[in-house]
Amino acid sequence: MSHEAPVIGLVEDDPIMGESLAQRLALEGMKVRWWRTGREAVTDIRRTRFGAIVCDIRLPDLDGEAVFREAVQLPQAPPFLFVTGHGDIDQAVRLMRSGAADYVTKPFEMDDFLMRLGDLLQPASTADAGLLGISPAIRQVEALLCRVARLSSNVLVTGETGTGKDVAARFLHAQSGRATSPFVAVNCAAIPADLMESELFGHERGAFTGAAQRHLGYVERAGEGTLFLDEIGELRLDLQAKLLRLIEGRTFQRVGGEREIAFRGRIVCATNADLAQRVANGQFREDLLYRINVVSIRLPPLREHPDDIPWLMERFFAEFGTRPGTSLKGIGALAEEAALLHPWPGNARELRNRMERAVALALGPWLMPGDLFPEHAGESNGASTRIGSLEAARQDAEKRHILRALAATGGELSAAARLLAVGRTTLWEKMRRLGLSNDG
Ligand SMILES: Nc1ncnc2c1ncn2[C@@H]1O[C@H](COP(=O)(O)OP(=O)(O)OP(=O)(O)O)[C@@H](O)[C@H]1O
Repeated sequence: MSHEAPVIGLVEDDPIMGESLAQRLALEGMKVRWWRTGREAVTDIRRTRFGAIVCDIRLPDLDGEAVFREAVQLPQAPPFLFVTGHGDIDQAVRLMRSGAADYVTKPFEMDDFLMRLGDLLQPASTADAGLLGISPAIRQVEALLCRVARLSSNVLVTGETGTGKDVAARFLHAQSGRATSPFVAVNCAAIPADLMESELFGHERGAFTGAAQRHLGYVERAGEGTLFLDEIGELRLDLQAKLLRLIEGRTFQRVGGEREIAFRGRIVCATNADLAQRVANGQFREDLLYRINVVSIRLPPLREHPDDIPWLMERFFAEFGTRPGTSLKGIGALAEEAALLHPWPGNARELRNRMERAVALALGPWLMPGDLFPEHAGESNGASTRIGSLEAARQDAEKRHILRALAATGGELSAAARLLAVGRTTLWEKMRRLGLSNDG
């Protein structure tokens, strides 16, 4: 990690407020880039890497929300700390639901502000926690991934299609000591069988007709990083034998080469197939299964953790809802309800695809059930046939809102309680009652 002072972007049109924040941040040893307008900020955020952005909501041109929505589209979007007036709290809460890191309300204590900003500048390992979801089931998966990340053991990620196995493997890599080395993903089902060996292990010049140059395979390109073998169940039996040798001997040969080359990377495999069944059918080597399956992590299907549906919707809305030409304000409550009733056979991928299409085609200001499920448009709403009690609906809504607050505060109970405007004990009690605490 770099030890240079972090660069903080400050979006503030008030000269007095801007001057005092800029001076104080500089005194604390940070570099500050100060913009008076949203447009200047957006242009600069695209060009430079910032440790965090401190952003006023009311600006003379674009408002802070527009700046944020532009920034979250960048591959390494900086965390946003919003500075709001009392009248903007609803908007600040909505922004946090869309992934903003924190907000302070004017007038604020400078020490409190600096503490919150300091939290955002922590190394990625802690700041990234909570990336996969907010439900207890996914937090458990995440905790396991974080624990395993520190080891070198081979990991097998299992789960139905679209559950996020690739996302989980990247998360594991990012949390590991290998994060600065490559993450090399190979889809074993997508590469033609006759090319697979040379794609995996590389080849020497002249190894076969057409091999005009030496070619480095995925295994070699992974270096000391992570080699992610997706859909491992599709690997041909002869290549399974070669992979076994790679794992056991930690060496490999390029096709047509004589030299043994050392392998220092880590192997993570993924499958949505039942590998034990494939072993029984003679399609998968049992010894290889034992080797790749030292630690096995199952990603649950989305229907088993519906608490993540609204969270994922917000995430995808932040990704797609801000493209030029869309004037959507947000996700309507009915769309959220309809999504909660859908079984999601394609899991997070289906949700992402539906959100992308819905955002592109929606006509109104709020995303509606018909935008998400056009195939059901005109049918009577499934929700009306399954009406639960008012109390159950209230509890559901309360539970989802608490989970969002906890996600927004990285699981920090006191901060979540502040956000929800209840006492810490009240929040704790509610979490126990709603089955959200581990010891409840
Ligand atoms: N936790 C998540 N947060 C955000 N996006 C997610 C999450 N999980 C999955 N996705 C998105 O859903 C899509 C499918 O995810 P991914 O490719 O990781 O699934 P998979 O289980 O590897 O699928 P397959 O079995 O088909 O290979 C991707 O576009 C991914 O970005």
